[in-house]
Amino acid sequence: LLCCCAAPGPGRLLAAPRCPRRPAAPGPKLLPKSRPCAPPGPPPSAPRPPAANHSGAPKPGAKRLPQALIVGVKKGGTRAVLEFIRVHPDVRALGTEPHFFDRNYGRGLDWYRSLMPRTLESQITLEKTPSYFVTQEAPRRIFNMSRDTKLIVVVRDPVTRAISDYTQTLSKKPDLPAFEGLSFRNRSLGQVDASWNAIRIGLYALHLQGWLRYFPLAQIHFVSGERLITDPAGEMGRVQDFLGIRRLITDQHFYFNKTKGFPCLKKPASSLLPRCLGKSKGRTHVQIDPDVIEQLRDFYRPHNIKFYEAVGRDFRWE
Ligand SMILES: Nc1ncnc2c1ncn2[C@@H]1O[C@H](COP(=O)(O)OS(=O)(=O)O)[C@@H](OP(=O)(O)O)[C@H]1O
Repeated sequence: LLCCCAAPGPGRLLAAPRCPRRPAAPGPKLLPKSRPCAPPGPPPSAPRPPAANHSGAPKPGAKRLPQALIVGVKKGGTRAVLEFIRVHPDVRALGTEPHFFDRNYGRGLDWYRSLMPRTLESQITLEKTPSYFVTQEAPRRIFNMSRDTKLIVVVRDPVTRAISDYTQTLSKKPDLPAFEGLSFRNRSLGQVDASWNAIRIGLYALHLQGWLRYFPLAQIHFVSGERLITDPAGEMGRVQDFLGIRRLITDQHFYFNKTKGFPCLKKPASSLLPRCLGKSKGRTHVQIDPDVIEQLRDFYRPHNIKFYEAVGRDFRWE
């Protein structure tokens, strides 16, 4: 037995047996729970047997389909949640976005599984692809993989989210028209262009309806993108509860990096890896006309209220 009994410090934690899975504890449910309505597809085939490593010894664990997914939202803080949760010894995550349930579905579940990290039976396999949340076919496809899949959605004030999204696109396409122009069909009449993706993604209540046709609300966990920045340990505590794993990621794992302006993971002594997210996370946003921001707030208000009622949590996006 190589393991020691010391309390785990920050950084990658010591592997330990997982506590029994608890059902998630969502807030009050203001929408009826809708039970899955589509018949499940063929059961996913068995995990791959261990492969051999360089020395010929079998690698531990097997590649398995994910039991949990971070399905959205784009620019919500999904990378932060993934990087924070993968510190947990009971979680193994794919570092890249496989886009299986939107762009790559035709490649099949065996292809999807082959991308996954190897896990022990006690570990949860996780991946994140933020575009799933707004992909119409994604809930049905995920349900067909497994009706037990746990879903995590990181949500953020839709106005800030849209500006963040636009700022990212502008960094790749500098000749993009102004945000103010793209946001409206008719600005003087206050008609917002909800067909523009940057606006449409923020209609959370609308997208959620598609998920509730297949998954009960208790199987979907919402992370506040704002609180993830001000209280990462608190939000990650709830994520761990939802996943049914021990609360090992605590405030001891984070520090506020003044240069970055965001919380970062504390480095374990043995690691040289930077533990803040990369430059594309936490960009300075493009300045937007305050009147436009006000118009967008008015536009989103009723949608936000619907969303708060649906999930039983007020995210206070005002
Ligand atoms: N700890 C920490 N460090 C850096 N950034 C953080 C962190 N927590 C949340 N965020 C916010 O995450 C926003 C990017 O969201 P995503 O990772 O979901 O973006 S993406 O959809 O994968 O492109 C990113 O958005 P922008 O600030 O607009 O760049 C951040 O505000």
